[in-house]
Parts: sequence; structure tokens; C-alpha cells
Amino acid sequence: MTSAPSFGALTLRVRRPANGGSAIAHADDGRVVFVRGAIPGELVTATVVEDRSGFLVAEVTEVLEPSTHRRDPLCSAAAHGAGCCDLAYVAVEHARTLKSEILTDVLRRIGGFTDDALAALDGGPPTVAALDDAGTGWRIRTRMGVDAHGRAGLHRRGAAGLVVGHPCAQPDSRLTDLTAFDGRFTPDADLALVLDDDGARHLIEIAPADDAAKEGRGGRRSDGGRRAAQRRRRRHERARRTRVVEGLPAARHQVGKRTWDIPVTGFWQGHRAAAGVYAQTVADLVARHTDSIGTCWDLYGGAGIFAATLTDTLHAQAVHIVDSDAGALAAAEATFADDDGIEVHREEVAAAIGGLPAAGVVVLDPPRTGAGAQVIGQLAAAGPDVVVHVGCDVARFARDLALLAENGYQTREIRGFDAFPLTHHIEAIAVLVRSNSRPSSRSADRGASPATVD
Ligand SMILES: C[S@@+](CC[C@H](N)C(=O)[O-])C[C@H]1O[C@@H](n2cnc3c(N)ncnc32)[C@H](O)[C@@H]1O
Repeated sequence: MTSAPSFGALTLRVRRPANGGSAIAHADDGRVVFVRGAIPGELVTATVVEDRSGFLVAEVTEVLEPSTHRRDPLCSAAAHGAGCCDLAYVAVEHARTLKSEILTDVLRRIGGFTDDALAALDGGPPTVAALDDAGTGWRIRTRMGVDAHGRAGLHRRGAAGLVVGHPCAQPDSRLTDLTAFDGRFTPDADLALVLDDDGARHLIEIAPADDAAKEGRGGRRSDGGRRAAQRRRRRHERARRTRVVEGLPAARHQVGKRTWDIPVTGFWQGHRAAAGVYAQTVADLVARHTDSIGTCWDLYGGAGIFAATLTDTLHAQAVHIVDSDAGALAAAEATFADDDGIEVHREEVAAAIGGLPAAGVVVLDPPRTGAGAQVIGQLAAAGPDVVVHVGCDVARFARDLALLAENGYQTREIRGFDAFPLTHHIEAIAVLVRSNSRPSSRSADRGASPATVD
């Protein structure tokens, strides 16, 4: 990557949305320009900030012909340079329309779906649906940083430092009003904040990172470098001291009849409606595609939201939850202490699959990196009849669907969810069925019983 002083400012007609929050235009020489801060249809001037082989990246400096969907930024923090709400300037409903276009586009380009294949899906080409009516104030779990004066703030986009005194529009406002703590946090610490289902706030301070751990923040770097740095930061974070500032070390969340006590520093869906909607969606999609459900796997299962719905709604005989996170699995063990049918495996998914009993239904909910070729190959070799893929990065999700297709699984339905309003992120859930006649090596002992949906 080199800077491109020769390009300077460009005047561009912006054509269509791109995955990742930019919009696509073409420079006079025909090169593709990914424009940040623009809405398809607009005429803008933009400054080139990156010149990569084959395409440019530019940032809007002036909107000459604004879209009717342009809004004053809904997020004060983003308007002041924070990296939180990259689509804060787009009306939330229109952003959903753009996300639907992006979802079908990545399914075509990366997932290998033709227009006919998308039209043939149950429900037709997928769209991105709202999780609830709230475009703002939906987040119940968030992270913040602490500046040198002990004040909470949001990390800047693409740069070191914090934006202080300007709230982000994503969190429930009960979560991030921290003025009472101004000057009282440890400089350079991180904060984990959670609102539990009763509306109580839980706040943990994570001691300042050492220099290696700080690598994971800020600054411009290639995507691969950023992800590696994030992994290193997470590893370091586990070793950092934590201090409960308010509330408890774990927060209670409920889905259906089950409750979980999830560590404040651990993983739970960020949108208050997400866990319930995804659980219902998984149950619905599985029930549509199998009339027998015996043993299931909940891969990357965390605390076991899907294990619960497979057991409680679909009456699975046995569910194996696999996750590498000790905190999530401790929560799962406590929640399922009286369920003989639910077993917890603390392992990497790739290492665990070979040792699990055969399953007729597999739900996988990998992190943003997706499951990848190795895990998809192992999964397909085990030969479940039905696979449900829950993806929080649509490009990796589409790649995993393509890998599943290569391994004999046909996608039947895909649903998109606007689980991160004000940002470009999209959640998608697909159901696939085994379409080849290759028998599973372990299909004999599935112990199937009729699937019913409560
Ligand atoms: C998107 S979260 C989903 C968690 C859970 N399904 C839920 O909805 O709460 C991804 C989960 O994958 C786990 N994870 C990430 N990489 C893993 C791996 N290689 N093997 C096992 N678990 C992994 C994380 O600990 C995290 O709990």
C-alpha cells in the first residue's frame, strides 16, 4: 500500500454499497474507488487515502448532491472521530436496504450463488430485517477505554487516543452515563459494561495493557495484521487484572425459560433482542428441514443459547456444546446442571469434532473469521443431515456456505438481521441440508426421534 498524492481530491458519482461500510465509485481512469462516508447515488468530492493495487480508498470531504437518506450523524462519538458508528449518517431504514444489497452481493461474489440460486431459496433472495424498532440504544454490552485523566471514552477510528465526552448512540443510555466516575478510573485501563435483563449495570475495569497488548488498538494496518493484533490483545487481556467497579462480575441474561450468568468480560450478543431472535430462528429453520432430531452439536456454542433451544423447543435427545472459552462454558455448565442431555466440551472446534458422537443437526456460530476449510471439511465428513450456520461477518459466512456446497450441502434458506444498527455489520443465518448420497460414517447411531416445535 502506498499513499497517492497524485490523486488528491476526486469528484465522484457513488454507485453502490460495498461490504465494510464504503460505497463504490469509479475514478476517471476506470479504477474502482471505495469511498468512506458516502451514500450510493450521491455526488461527492473525496480525498484518496490509500492506493492499493487495482483500487483506491477515499474519504468524503464534501457532499455536492446529498442523498435524501443522509442524516445529521445519529452518533455524537462517531461525529467526533470515534470508530463506533460508521453508518451514523445514513437513515437506519435505508442502511438496512443497503445491507440487503450487500448480503446478496457477497453471496454472489464469494458464496458462488447465481441469481437463480438466490431466487430458489425459501423466501427468495435474503433481506436484512430489523431485530426491533430501535435504531439507537440497542446495545447492552460494550467496551470503552480510559484516557490519561481517568475518564471513559471511545477509541478513535484508525488512530490512537479516545473520544471523551461524546456518547455513542449504540448503547442503552443507562450503560454509558459514567460522569460520576470522571477522573476515578485508572488511566489507560479498559472498561467492560453490561446491562442485565433487569436493567442493572455491571462495570468492570481491566488493568492497563502492556505495550504488546496495546498493539491491538488504533492505527492503520492491513486487515490480516489487525486481526493478528486483536488476537494478541485478547490473549493479553485474559492475563490482565480486573476490578468490579459497579454491580457483579457476571450479568444475568434470559432466553426462553433459561437464564445464564455471563461474565461481564465474556461474550453475549450485543443487541438486546439478538439472542432471543437467533434462538427462535435456529429452531424454526431446523424444524423446517428435519422431522427427526436426535443428537446435535452446538459448535462455537459459547454459553449454549442454541443448545437450549434445540433441547427446549425441538426436544433434542443430546446436545454437545463446543467452545474454547472457559467463562462461557462455566456459565453453560451452571445453566444446564440438571440437563443430562447437554454436554460441554472445552476445546478448539477443529480438535473436538473427531471425538464427538454422530449428530443429525449441527449449529455453528463461529467468530468473525468464520469456520474455514478445515472445520467445514471435518463437519461435512461427519455427515449431519442439517447444518445451521450463524455468521457475524457476511464475507466469511458466504465463503463457508461455498465450502459447504463443495462438500455436498445445499443452502435452503438465508435470513439477514440488522443486529448492529448504525454500523455496516450484518448477521446472517443459513440452513443447509446434505444433498449428496454419501452416507455419514457415523449415521447409524443418531438415535433420532420426531422433531416438534413448541
Ligand atoms: C460469535 S460467538 C458465539 C457464541 C454463542 N453461540 C452465542 O451466541 O452466545 C463465537 C464463540 O466462538 C468461540 N470460539 C472462537 N474460536 C473458537 C475455536 N477455534 N474453537 C472453539 N470455540 C471458539 C468463542 O469463545 C465464542 O464463544
